[in-house]
Amino acid sequence: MSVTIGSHQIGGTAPAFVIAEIGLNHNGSVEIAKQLIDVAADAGANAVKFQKRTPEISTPAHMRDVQRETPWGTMSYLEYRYRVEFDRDQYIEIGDYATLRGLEWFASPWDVPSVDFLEDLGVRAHKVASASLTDIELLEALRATGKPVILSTGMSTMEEIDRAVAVLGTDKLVLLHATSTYPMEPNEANLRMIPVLRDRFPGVPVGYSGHERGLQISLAAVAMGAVAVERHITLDRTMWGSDHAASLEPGGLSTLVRDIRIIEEARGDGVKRVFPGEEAPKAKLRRVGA
Ligand SMILES: C=C(OP(=O)(O)O)C(=O)O
Repeated sequence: MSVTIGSHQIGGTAPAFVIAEIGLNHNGSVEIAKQLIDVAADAGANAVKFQKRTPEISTPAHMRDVQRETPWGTMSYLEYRYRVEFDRDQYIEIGDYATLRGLEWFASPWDVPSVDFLEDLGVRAHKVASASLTDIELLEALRATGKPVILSTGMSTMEEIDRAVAVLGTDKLVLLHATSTYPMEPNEANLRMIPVLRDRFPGVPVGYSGHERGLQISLAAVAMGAVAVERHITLDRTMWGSDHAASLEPGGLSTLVRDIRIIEEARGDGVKRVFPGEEAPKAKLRRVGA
């Protein structure tokens, strides 16, 4: 089964859907967001993704007053959350720019008003961050939109995933295996969860959302059949902000997309055949009658 987002199929025999997660790596700047959209388009990614919050709802109570050093001075975590949110006009500007560059764009809403905000902008899909997988009110609001939903499964138990899938339904659902450590070490990748999720939710396309350094683990996920890959992107890994270090820079994203396409071609169809290119070596090397 596959899920359609705009002109893209996710799942079945379609090429892996590559999502460049801008998240908050624009640091509140529309100009940086546009540069990151350029990076995603130039690399051949299929979509860019943002994170949309209503800070007074989505910021956990115990985090709100925590003081934080930021490029804009010392401020509470709540103030920082406001500082990096885009308003409606800014979303229209970056959404239009993504469309102009041939990319799908969508976001992970972190609370119900953010679902309404994104719906009003006419997004074609929604993403659920791993942190929101147990937010049943949010999942119900997303189900009610009737749009495709991409659900990340980091920091979750299988029972929690079962509950989330039951709320969202399976007809327009894409699951992403994820481990929510930043950056993620290889021993926590557990890529064998990709076939496990595929078997547990038959017909639901399963992809991978990565927070590791480098490319190997995301590429291995594609070799294991991931139908979508999401990676954070940044202009520069040393920029200020919590997600930059576990993000790909422009060259890394280009290499990722290039190598994903090579791996997809190399996976083949599993039907044993003698390829035309093998005929000459066969004639030369195989003893007749052996
Ligand atoms: C944090 C997010 O996703 P993930 O859990 O896949 O990293 C997100 O989509 O905002």
